[in-house]
Amino acid sequence: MNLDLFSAEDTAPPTPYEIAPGAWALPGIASTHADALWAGIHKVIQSHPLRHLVTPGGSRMSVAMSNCGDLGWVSDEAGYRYQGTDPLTQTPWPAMPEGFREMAISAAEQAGYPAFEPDACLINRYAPGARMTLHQDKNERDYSAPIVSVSLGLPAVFELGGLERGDKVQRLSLQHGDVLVWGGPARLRFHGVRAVDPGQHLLTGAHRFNLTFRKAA
Ligand SMILES: O=C(O)CCC(=O)C(=O)O
Ligand SMILES: [Fe+2]
Repeated sequence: MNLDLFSAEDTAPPTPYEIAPGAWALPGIASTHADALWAGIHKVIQSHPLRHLVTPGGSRMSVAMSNCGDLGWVSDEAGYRYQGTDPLTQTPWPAMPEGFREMAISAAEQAGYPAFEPDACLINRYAPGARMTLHQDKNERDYSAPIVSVSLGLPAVFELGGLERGDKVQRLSLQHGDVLVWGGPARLRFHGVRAVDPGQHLLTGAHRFNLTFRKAA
C-alpha cells in the first residue's frame, strides 16, 4: 500500500510565473519573513498610525495606510503625492526596516529587476470590505523601477488590468506571503484589490496587510 500522502508534486514549492509581460507572481516567497515583516509593521505604526486618507475628490479611503522609508505616499484634497513628513504626526516617516528592504530587493531580482532601490514603503491595511479600485501607480518620478507588492494575512483577489482603464482584467488570488512584482512593459498597468472577505488569520487577525515598495524619487 502506498501511504505517501504528499506526492513530490504537492510539496514542490510554487515557482514564480509571469502573469503578463513584465509582471510576475512569486507565490509564498514572503512567508518565511512574515514574522519579521509583521514586527516591522508594528514598530512603524506605533509612531505613525494607520489612518484613512481622503482622496482629492473628498472620499475617505477604505484601506488604512502608513509609510516607512525616505518618502511616504499621501493623499488629501490637494492631491496624491509623496512626502518625507507624515502629515498626521508632522515628523519624518520612520526608516525602512532592513528586512523590508532585503525582501523587496530579492523579490525584484527574482522577477528580473536587479538593482531595485526602494525609497518608499506604503503599508496598507484592509479590514473586511475594504478594497482598492482600479488605478495606476504613477506618482513616482520615473517608471524605470518596478513595483513590489507583498501580501500578508487574509487572502484577497487582485485585479490586473491593462494600460487603459477599460482593458480586460485578470483576477489573481493572493495568499499570505505572496509577492507580485510589475515593471517594464507592465509598470503602468491598472490594478486593484476586490473587497476583502471577513476571516481570521493567525498572524494578522481580521485583516489583510499589504506592503507596496516603490522607488518614488
Ligand atoms: O494591496 C494591494 O495588493 C495593492 C496595493 C496597491 O495597489 C497600492 O497601494 O497602490
Ligand atoms: Fe497600486
